[in-house]
Amino acid sequence: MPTLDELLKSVEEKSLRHKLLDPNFSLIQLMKDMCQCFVELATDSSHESQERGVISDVNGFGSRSGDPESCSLAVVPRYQTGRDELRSLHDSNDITKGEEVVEIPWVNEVNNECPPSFHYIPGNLVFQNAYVKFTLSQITEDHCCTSCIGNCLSSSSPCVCVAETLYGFAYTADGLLKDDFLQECISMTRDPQLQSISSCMDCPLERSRNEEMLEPCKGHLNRKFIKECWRKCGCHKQCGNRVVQRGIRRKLQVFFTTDGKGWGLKTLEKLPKGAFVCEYIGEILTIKERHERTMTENPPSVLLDAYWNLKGALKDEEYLCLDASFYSNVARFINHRCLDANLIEIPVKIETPDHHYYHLAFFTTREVDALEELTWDYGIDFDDDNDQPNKKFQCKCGSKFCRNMKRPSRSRPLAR
Ligand SMILES: C[S@@+](CC[C@H](N)C(=O)[O-])C[C@H]1O[C@@H](n2cnc3c(N)ncnc32)[C@H](O)[C@@H]1O
Repeated sequence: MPTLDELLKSVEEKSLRHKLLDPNFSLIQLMKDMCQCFVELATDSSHESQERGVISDVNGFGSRSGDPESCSLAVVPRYQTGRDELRSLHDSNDITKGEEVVEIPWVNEVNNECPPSFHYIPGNLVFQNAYVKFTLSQITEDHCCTSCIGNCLSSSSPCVCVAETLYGFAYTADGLLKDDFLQECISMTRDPQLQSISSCMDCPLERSRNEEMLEPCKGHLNRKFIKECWRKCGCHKQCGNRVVQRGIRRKLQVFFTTDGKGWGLKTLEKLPKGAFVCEYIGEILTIKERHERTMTENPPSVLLDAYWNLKGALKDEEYLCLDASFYSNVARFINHRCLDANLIEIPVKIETPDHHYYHLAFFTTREVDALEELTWDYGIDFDDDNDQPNKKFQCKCGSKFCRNMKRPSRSRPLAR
């Protein structure tokens, strides 16, 4: 057997016989050179970055800067979400993301804006300190109709829940608000002569201003409220005295307004007078928490103040409001209209007999045509500089009763 050296020598001589080569040429050197090149190529950073750059570019995130870090997957530059990509993140078929029984689409035929981002929730959630307690033991026989069967509205005499509404039945068999009940709610809200306003002894709004000399309470509107039957009642789930708790059933659409109000909410179907549309949903905050947020966030909040006068001074954690800035439902898109809005908010007690927590439900004040924008009167006092800063906007409601245009004819001089 020839040795490896003999073999290599023989091959080199054959090669030298026919080709012109470096006299120092050797196969062993050739093989060593190949190994050397391989090691150099394998450790050459610029070569490495080019290889990875090609892979990255396929995905559109690549960098050819030569900086090894810049082409690592961990440091891919943050993908800049463009309008089209953002649009695809929002489901334009259903802004509720499946949280409601019905789908609620959104459209923007005015510009490229997408709806603001927020967490869609179909029911209120306590942020932190608000005292909202639902316990079965707290709901006594005075607060629910345990002996009822079937539909409370078919009974000749009002059940315990219906009686608590202080008006007899609030709903018709079709699930609409009874006309006289609705009319009274509208008058009590719109007509200063009929408004019942009470002041609290120790108004949390004044206290939250942290001023040395507190002003007296500006007063809070006493409202009529609805008491719905609930789970401790004996009636059927389809009882006619359960409307708001069934959630949104109407065909609605979030749309970008053409008159400079930003996003709005419209109905896609004709709505009869007294129809439930949706609740105002948000985080339940105490007034103290709201004040802390207002200093930084400016949230659009609604006070749950209809009963603040009722039991004398409440504890801090019982003075509540709803903040729709971060968690809310479609009600966050309902724009303001002075006085003659087509929606009215009515307090509804469902699962707790406590007056400090209740639901705020929107009902139509009149028949509303399909494609009409839905509006409610925020109750802003445009003349009061101390009114909530988030409510300060140049009103474009278009109503002939607009309080922002026709000063000083204000009809709802309430702190809200
Ligand atoms: C609860 S949000 C309603 C939805 C809002 N348009 C949006 O784009 O998200 C309240 C804000 O809408 C605007 N807005 C509501 N009603 C308005 C009106 N009548 N005139 C002008 N702006 C209005 C104001 O900017 C107000 O602060």
